Amino acid sequence: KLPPGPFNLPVIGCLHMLGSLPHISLHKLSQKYGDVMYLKLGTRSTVIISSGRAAREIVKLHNLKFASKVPLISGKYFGNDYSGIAFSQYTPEVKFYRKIINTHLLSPTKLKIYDGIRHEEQRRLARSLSDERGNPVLLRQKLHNMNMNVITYMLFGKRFCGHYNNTVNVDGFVQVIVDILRLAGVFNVSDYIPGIRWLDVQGLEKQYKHLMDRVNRHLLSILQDRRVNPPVFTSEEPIAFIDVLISMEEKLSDITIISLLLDLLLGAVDTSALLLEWAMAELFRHPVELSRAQIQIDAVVGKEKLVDESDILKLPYIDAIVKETMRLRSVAPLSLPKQVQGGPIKLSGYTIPNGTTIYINSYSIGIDERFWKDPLEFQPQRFFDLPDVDVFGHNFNFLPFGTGRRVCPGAKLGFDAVQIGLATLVQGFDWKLDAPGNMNMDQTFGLVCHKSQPLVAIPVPRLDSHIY
Ligand code: HEM
Repeated sequence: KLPPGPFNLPVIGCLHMLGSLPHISLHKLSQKYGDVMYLKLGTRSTVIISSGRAAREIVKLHNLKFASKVPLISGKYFGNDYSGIAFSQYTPEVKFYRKIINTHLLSPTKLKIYDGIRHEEQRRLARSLSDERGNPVLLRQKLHNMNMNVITYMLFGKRFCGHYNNTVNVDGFVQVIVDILRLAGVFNVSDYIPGIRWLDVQGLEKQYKHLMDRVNRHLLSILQDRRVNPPVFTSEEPIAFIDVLISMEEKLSDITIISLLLDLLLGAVDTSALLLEWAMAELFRHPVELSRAQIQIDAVVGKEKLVDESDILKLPYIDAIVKETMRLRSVAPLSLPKQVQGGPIKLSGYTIPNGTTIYINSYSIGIDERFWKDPLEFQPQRFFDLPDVDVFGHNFNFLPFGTGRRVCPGAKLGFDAVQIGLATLVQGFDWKLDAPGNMNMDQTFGLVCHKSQPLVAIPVPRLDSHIY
């Protein structure tokens, strides 16, 4: 017994219904057909999960059978033949790679070691905005650079973006990362109608290949250079993650090493920057919330120093604004699809056959009115009444970082980056809009959904200049 769903056309199934914002189209369909909905995307049997209850059921009862990603064509390129983690099935190797990352890069102890670099990047951001006082600033670019520098320092022991005022990023590397994420989010018709793959009707494979040639060349040359010129380890400098990977080279091929590095760059650079941009856009539309947040920061931190990570626990308003932004502006609403493996599963009374593609729509879950009151309103205070709702995949009514075995390994780093970034922008500056009026909140779909019109705003420093 399959779950209910819309009528499937021959060959294309329901592909034509996805439109330019598939998470919203699928949400609308789920309101008609239910939280567990069956449809065909091309020839691919697909189930869409649109409620926390059903997400909980699949993770609690079928964690292992629901842990593999669908081997998409984009993943073949961007994952170098599925040799990293983000695009791969759930194999013992992937389990091992996740463990290496969790232990040697993203454990609480390791993250603590990088406090200093995060703080320095936050300061650089504040200083560069203060230098540009009174001028319109393209916020997204600065936020990308900040995130890029933090993650490249953790991965390679050096910052990639040297000057915040310089509009050219090193080798356009940020742009390549962003382009990969945009392309990885495009539904490639050949994944769903394999018979026409040779035509590459959307011209996607050509673009995947072009981007990956660049990325692989770049990462491989960093890796080779690192081998030829190994760093001198000192007690002050933390060991970069690339050196940890090199030290495991009997177990990790070069291709695996660069694929893991790429997975981490893809995960870290765009997500937090775009969330922060959405959060600022929401605050510009809700100036009362902005001034409440400012009042709280002034009361807790004062104006004699820049807010730092140790203050964040005392700033529940910032915490609530970030969560509310993640709920309403889910940046990775469908993430990469999973595939049932190891036999059929029972879900909500239906039988889902082995091999079925599964999407959890975290956008639907975030605006489910059975759990969220006035779900389309931006109301950060709602989180004061929901102290147990965390973001890390344990509360199934709120899954901004996914859930289960493939939950985002960088969730803590990403969440903290958005919190401290937001607190800095709110404490450090009053903001004017370059083009006042109704803010355009249109979004563009991708693996990471972003604001279609980048936010341009004018920072007006609120603190004495020596503080920045
Ligand atoms: C606010 C920022 C972030 C958001 C919203 C976010 C969101 C997500 C989501 C929704 C997934 C898919 C989970 C699933 O399939 O169930 C994911 C996976 C992943 N994320 Fe993040 N992420 C963020 C930050 C980061 C950071 C900072 C890193 C790395 C340092 C990272 C690395 C990854 C990786 C490697 C995966 C793939 C995991 C796997 O396939 O096993 N993410 N992320």
